[in-house]
Order: sequence, then C-alpha cells, then structure tokens
Amino acid sequence: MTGTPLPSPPPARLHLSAHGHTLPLHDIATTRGVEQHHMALLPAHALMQRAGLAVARVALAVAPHAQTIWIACGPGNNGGDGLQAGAWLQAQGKQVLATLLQQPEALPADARAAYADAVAAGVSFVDRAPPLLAHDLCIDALLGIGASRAPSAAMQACITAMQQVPCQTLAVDIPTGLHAETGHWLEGASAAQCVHANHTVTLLTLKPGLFTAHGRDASGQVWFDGLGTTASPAPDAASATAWLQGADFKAVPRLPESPPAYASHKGSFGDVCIVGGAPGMTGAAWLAGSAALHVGAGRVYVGHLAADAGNAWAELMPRALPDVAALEHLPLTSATTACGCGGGTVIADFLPALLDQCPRLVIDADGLNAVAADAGLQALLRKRASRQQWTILTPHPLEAARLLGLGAQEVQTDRMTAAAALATQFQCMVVLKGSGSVCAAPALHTEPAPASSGCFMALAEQYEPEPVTPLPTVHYSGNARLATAGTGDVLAGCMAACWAQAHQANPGASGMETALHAANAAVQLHGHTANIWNYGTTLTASVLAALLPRYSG
Ligand SMILES: NC(=O)C1=CN([C@@H]2O[C@H](COP(=O)(O)OP(=O)(O)OC[C@H]3O[C@@H](n4cnc5c(N)ncnc54)[C@H](O)[C@@H]3O)[C@@H](O)[C@H]2O)[C@@H](O)CC1
Ligand SMILES: Nc1ncnc2c1ncn2[C@@H]1O[C@H](COP(=O)(O)OP(=O)(O)O)[C@@H](O)[C@H]1O
Ligand SMILES: [K+]
Repeated sequence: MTGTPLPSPPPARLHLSAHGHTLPLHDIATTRGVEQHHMALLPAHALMQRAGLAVARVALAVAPHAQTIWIACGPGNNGGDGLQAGAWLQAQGKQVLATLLQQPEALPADARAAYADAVAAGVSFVDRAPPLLAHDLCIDALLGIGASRAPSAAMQACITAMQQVPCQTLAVDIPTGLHAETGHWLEGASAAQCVHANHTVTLLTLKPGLFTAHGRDASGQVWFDGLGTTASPAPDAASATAWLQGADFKAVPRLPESPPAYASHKGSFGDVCIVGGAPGMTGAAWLAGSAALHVGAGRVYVGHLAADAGNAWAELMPRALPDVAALEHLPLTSATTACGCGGGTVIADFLPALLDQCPRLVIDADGLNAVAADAGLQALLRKRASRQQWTILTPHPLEAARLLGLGAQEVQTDRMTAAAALATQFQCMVVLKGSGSVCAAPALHTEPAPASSGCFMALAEQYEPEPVTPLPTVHYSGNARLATAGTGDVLAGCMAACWAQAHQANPGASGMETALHAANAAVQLHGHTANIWNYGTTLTASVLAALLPRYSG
C-alpha cells in the first residue's frame, strides 16, 4: 500500500465550528443499530476501512507536517479504527508507531483485519509513546462507544502519555475517558483519566456527550464522518435521541431579515415584568430588565424587592414591591414575567401570586431555590400547565439538584436526564445551564379533535393522539466567557423578552411550543453574543445584556 494515493471521492465530512444548523444526536444503542445495519450492507471490513480512512484524512488535515504519528489502540473496534488509519497514514509516507493494548489474535474480527493491513503497510509497534515533536500527531484509538469502565492501568499509561505529548491529539469517535452519552467521565474515572483531544473525528453519528458537561473541553474541534452511509436507517432526525443546536444563530432564531412594520408601536413587541432584586442583589433585576429591553421587548417593568433599588436604565419602568399586594402595579396577567433574579428568600412570599397570575413565567435563581424548599409551591407549579399557564425553569446545576433532591455532581453526571426529569416532574420547559446548556420539554399534548356528536366524540376519544415529548436540545453556542456573575440574570430577561415577542406575534400558538421556542432562542442569542466577544477582555453581564441582538422569530 505504500505510496498509494487515498481514494476519492471523500466521504461526507463536517467541521462543526463552521456549521450552524440543528443536527441530530444519537445515543449508543442507536449508533450500534446504524453500525449493524451498514455492516450488513457492506463487504466484510469495509466499514472499518472507511472509518480508518476518515481518521487518516482528518489527521492529514490537522497535522499536515507530522512526520511521526503515534496511535494508541485499545482492545476493541475503536482500536481497529486506529490501526486502519495507521495503515493509510503509513501509506502516505508517515512514520506510524502504534501501541496495541491487546494480543492481535484476541481483537474483534474487523480490528484483526485492520491489524493485518497495518502490518502489511509497515506500521511499527511500540510499547509506549515514542518521542514526538510539536508538529507530529498522536491518535487516541483506545476506547469508543464500547467504553464500559474506568481505564485499565495499561490504558491509563497511554492516556497520561497523551496528556504530556508536545503535539496535537486526535481522538477517534470520542475521547477515551469521556462517556459518549453524558459528556461526563466514565464511571469511577476523573479528568486525569480522560484524553483531552485537540480534535475528535466522530463516526456514523454525533454523540451527545461530545457537546455537554466535560465534552466540549475533552473533544476539542469535532469533525463528523458518516462513512458514506446513505441507505436507511441513516443517522437522521427520525432516529435522533436529542438535537444539537449549532453555533450559528442564523439558524434559530431567525435574524431580523426585515425591519418591523412601519405601523408598529411598543405594544407590538410584548411586555415583560421582572420580579427580583432583593436588598444586596438589586443589580440582578436590572440586568434582567436591561436584557429584556435590548432583546426588543416593547415595555419592560422591573418590580424590585428592595426599598431603594435605584434605576440602572432610564427606559425601564421600576415598581417598588414592599409587599405582595404591590404586585398589582405590574401587568402580570398580560405580560411575560421573569422572577427570582436576585430574589433572595423574600421571593418565596411572592411566588404563590406569580404562579397564580402569570400566563408565561420564567423562574430563575432564588425563585427556583424557593420552589425546591416548599412542597406547596411545587404543587402550585405543577398545576400551571393544566390551567394553560406556561413556565420555563432556568436552573444551573446546583439549582437543578435542589429541585430534584440530588447532588449537583449527580446532575452533571447526566445532564440530559436531569433536565428531562425536571420537565416531567414540574410540567415545565427546563433550561439546564452550563457548558452545553440543555433545553428539555415535558410531553406536549396535542389538542383533541372537537367533539360534536356522540359518534364523533367516541372516535375522538378513541384516537386521541399520544402526548409527544420533544427531544432535548444541547446548545453548541456559549463559552466560559459567560462564567461571570449575573449572566444568568441576563439569560432570564432575554428569555422573557423572546417569549413575550413570540407570543405577541402568534398568540394562538400552543403555549408550551412557544415556550420551547423562546427557551431555545434565548440560549442561542445569549451564547452567540459570548461567541463573538473578543477573548482579550472580560464580558461583564451588563455588557452582555447591552450587546444581545434583537429577537425576531
Ligand atoms: N466495527 C466496525 O466496522 C466499526 C467500528 N467503529 C468503531 O468501533 C467502536 C466501538 O467498538 P467496540 O464496540 O469494540 O468498543 P470499543 O473499541 O470502544 O471498546 C470495547 C473494548 O474495550 C474494552 N474496554 C472497555 N472499557 C475499558 C476500559 N476502561 N479499560 C480497558 N478496556 C476497556 C472492552 O472490554 C472491549 O474489549 C466505535 O467507537 C468506533 O470507533 C466505527 O468506526 C464504525 C465501524
Ligand atoms: N463555561 C461555560 N460555558 C458555557 N456557558 C456558560 C459557562 N459558564 C456559564 N455559562 C452560562 O452563563 C450563565 C450563568 O448563569 P448562572 O449560573 O445562573 O449565573 P448568575 O447566577 O451569576 O447569573 C448560564 O446561561 C450558563 O449556561
Ligand atoms: K477514542
């Protein structure tokens, strides 16, 4: 094979930072199904040959000047992908050195064939990482979706070596040590037992774990290769287990392609009320109000719980809330409300009225803590959906943990499950914040057919559709520039403003679907603003609020 040019045409590839659309994510079981289906359609070993080729192509793209390439190969088919890539790369004139953590005869059949290809191509086998230079490359083919436990000692030695090499690391399918579905470390493992790759080329499907929790840090730049599989079942929307909302916010929500109608007035863009800002935390309410203003809400009222809250923005309408009765000074029954930003413990007194009156309510921060601590508030919250009142909860992991009665670490261990559990428990939209924010919805009940006569009523009852739970969305936008105080308050205000405008534009739309749209749109606007911020300076929450683009959806 030495010197053989790589075959063309290339399989479909995707470099995710350049891609902004909503993409399907697939769990391990679905990925296995896709793999089995295509293996059955292709000649023996063909799928792994394609996988090896895909890895080799990305290796050549990201490290074109590498002379030595070290490939750490595990005992399964992930190792086989690495061996097959090694065969291709050796054929391109690279010096490929592989460490294989399995007796060749004990490898699975495809990987055994890949080993034979690697030997035939002239790949050398070594016990440990060779000396590497900065422009060389290291490939992590230790574990893929078959990872089932913390890495063994021999594997750990390779992982540690990969953490110390002076060159880039390319992970095959998923960085070893990361769980493909949750983005958390493998059970019983820690950051020290995970490869931190510069690039990951993921095969057949995009895995959710690459994009949330530790996934973004461990995976680096993600590349996708579908291995030329087009026949059904393609790794498509129908078999997706979650969505990845891409980084480019032109995808969702829509950019304001045309200016508002000339005859618009401030009532055309929805009213937002903020309720929060207890003593010592007044800034939180102003930040939420400022965000709502900048995202384009028509009128923004800030109900502040502190006696002397000042006024950060002339455009915001302050209303002092010395007691619950003062809520009558806010248009709660028509506006969209965000509550809890800097709410302190006093927000608990206001929540029964807010839960009762607000048709659209975002509950954030201390509002969530109050609900977590009070079974009565939880009961009121749960009732809202049945009364056609809609709620979005915006917990960070600790707030989510309090609501679920878990530890924050348990929430982070499986963020998608935690978000979905909260959505079901409280019949709310849930945005679990943090790296790779997760938006989860409860089951959506479609309207039953109108029942006119006895006969039709019987049919309608018989065929009433099953409630459908939308797939969770993992957000690709956003980064650690958001890890500063107050950015969560900004998100809450932004979300209320998106929701107010979405409702104003289409008041007849299903309440939960509008909530779902608003939650995703707000996370996208917020994350996008952080993505385009200059790394050199701190993105404060006030600046973030003022930079948020206008919503148009
Ligand atoms: N068969 C094929 O043709 C294809 C395979 N693919 C690759 O195959 C991978 C899945 O292969 P496998 O199912 O063999 O799984 P893996 O190769 O991910 O790992 C399974 C093997 O690792 C061992 N193992 C698991 N956890 C371990 C630990 N902590 N320490 C040491 N050993 C551990 C298991 O006992 C088993 O031998 C995918 O991630 C992908 O890279 C894909 O490229 C598609 C094509
Ligand atoms: N490392 C990160 N990557 C992506 N987003 C982040 C990161 N850190 C924080 N964020 C985002 O910033 C916001 C912080 O919210 P929160 O924790 O409630 O902060 P605060 O209470 O100070 O306002 C959330 O939207 C969260 O998703
Ligand atoms: K790997």
